[in-house]
Amino acid sequence: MSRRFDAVVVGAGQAGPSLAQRLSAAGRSVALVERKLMGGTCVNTGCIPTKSMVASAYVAHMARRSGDYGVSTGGEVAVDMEGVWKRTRGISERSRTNVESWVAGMPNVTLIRGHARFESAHALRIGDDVIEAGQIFLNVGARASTPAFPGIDSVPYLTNVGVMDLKTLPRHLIIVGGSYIGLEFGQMFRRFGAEVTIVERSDRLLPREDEDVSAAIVEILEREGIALHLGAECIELQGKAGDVGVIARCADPRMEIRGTDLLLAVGRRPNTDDLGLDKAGVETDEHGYIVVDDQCRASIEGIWAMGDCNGRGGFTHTSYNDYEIVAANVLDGEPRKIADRIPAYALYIDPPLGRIGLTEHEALQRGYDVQVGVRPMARVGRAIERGETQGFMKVVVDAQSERLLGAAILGASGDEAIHCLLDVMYADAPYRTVAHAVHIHPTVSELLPTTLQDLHRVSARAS
Ligand SMILES: Cc1cc2nc3c(=O)[nH]c(=O)nc-3n(C[C@H](O)[C@H](O)[C@H](O)COP(=O)(O)OP(=O)(O)OC[C@H]3O[C@@H](n4cnc5c(N)ncnc54)[C@H](O)[C@@H]3O)c2cc1C
Ligand SMILES: NC(=O)c1ccc[n+]([C@@H]2O[C@H](COP(=O)([O-])OP(=O)(O)OC[C@H]3O[C@@H](n4cnc5c(N)ncnc54)[C@H](O)[C@@H]3O)[C@@H](O)[C@H]2O)c1
Repeated sequence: MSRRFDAVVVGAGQAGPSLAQRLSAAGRSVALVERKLMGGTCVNTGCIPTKSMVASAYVAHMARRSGDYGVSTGGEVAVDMEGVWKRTRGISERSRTNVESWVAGMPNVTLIRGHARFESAHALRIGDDVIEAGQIFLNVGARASTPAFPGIDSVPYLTNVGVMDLKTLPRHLIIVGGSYIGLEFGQMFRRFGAEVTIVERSDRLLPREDEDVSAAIVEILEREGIALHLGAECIELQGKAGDVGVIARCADPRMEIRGTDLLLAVGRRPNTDDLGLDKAGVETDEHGYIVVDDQCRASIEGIWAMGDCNGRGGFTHTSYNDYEIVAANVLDGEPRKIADRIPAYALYIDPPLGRIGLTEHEALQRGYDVQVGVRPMARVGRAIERGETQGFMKVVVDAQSERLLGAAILGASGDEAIHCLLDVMYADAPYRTVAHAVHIHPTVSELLPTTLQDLHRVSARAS
């Protein structure tokens, strides 16, 4: 039997439910289709549970450092992994329940549980049901990529989903991939008490960041006893449960690491291979991302793609912003677009890395007349008082337009402090607006004006 709606939203991640609400408030009948957990990745297996685990790891770390602050915890610090798991699941489940009751309360919205697949450009099948609509909004997200490493079929491994379900501590966790997921889980499991080895293909961690940022992160992680193996190409997996091996055959010298557990953190792939996109004629790129224009419209009239599945973001805030862009265009006649978004993200190791705009390297490559200001966190009063002086802040300015091009704050509260620079970029104001601002003492942000008052020119050769 076929049912007709004004609009169908596939996926209840970061964009879908908000869009369903806006469409419903505009009086449209909406079907929201979700095959698994309401709230999608961020709520269930992404940001919310990882940042909850990061919080537990931080407490363990600070408890071990308590003596530095003149505080005694009266003995050895022990981490109860089941306790960590319970706290994390509780936070994540409350968040999911909130999404569920929010959606249940939306007038004109029918929640359909199941996997949606296109039958044609305006019809989707969910089990025995077919639903049709003139407007279809895809918010299907992505999942961990598991490349065809030799041995992958016989060696047990974890992805972001399984690793956050562990209720006992791995003795030695090997992580393949030294980017967001690898580094966040790597540091947290080290702080929980596991031996941790990170194996990364590139010759440095976070290869998209400036070299000074990568180098400072290496220092932070190695200081905590995390083993790093970079330049690890041609990965092969060996072993069985409790005894796993990762071999990098083309590395020089050849690497072989043995551990008890294995986490693959080598990127994500969009959930577009099982959507029947060919039946709708929707174009995807070579990685499976749905090709969209600057307003999230797919190649077929009446179909939009938002969030991780369109390859234009990869973060919770970019998925939510895609929803805002679509709602503005479809419902408000406001031509908002992805190109107006300034790249911004944080890496939640401790201390965190807050990042906006261009790196120094990117700015030079694009031919800007680049000025840079750098200040080590060891010269930031608030960081000294907190006893958290690792890292640095760095601003990148265009000397000609006097606009901020980007910034990195690797240091205490870097994920928060970066926003005073981000908002100046959105305001398109000269960097001197911040350089002359009076910030509150004692804060990490207080040193941003000082850093902007001490710029020096850099050339491509020096980068
Ligand atoms: C470990 C980890 C940590 C992260 N930490 C952060 C962070 O700190 N900050 C940050 O900004 N981002 C973080 N991210 C990324 C962030 O989680 C994602 O970018 C975000 O959740 C993507 O949201 P989305 O709306 O695009 O898709 P999702 O949230 O993945 O939602 C897609 C939904 O669609 C459903 N679905 C898929 N196919 C179908 C179908 N055919 N039929 C019906 N339903 C379907 C899925 O079940 C899912 O519920 C993290 C990711 C991971 C894995
Ligand atoms: N704090 C955050 O905002 C946050 C946290 C976690 C995840 N995320 C999102 O999830 C996405 C996925 O994260 P991720 O860390 O899995 O992926 P990623 O794409 O950011 O990085 C993958 C890493 O694995 C390495 N790699 C790839 N293939 C390899 C191979 N064959 N052998 C060895 N190393 C290899 C890459 O060089 C890279 O460093 C991120 O891009 C981001 O969008 C965000």
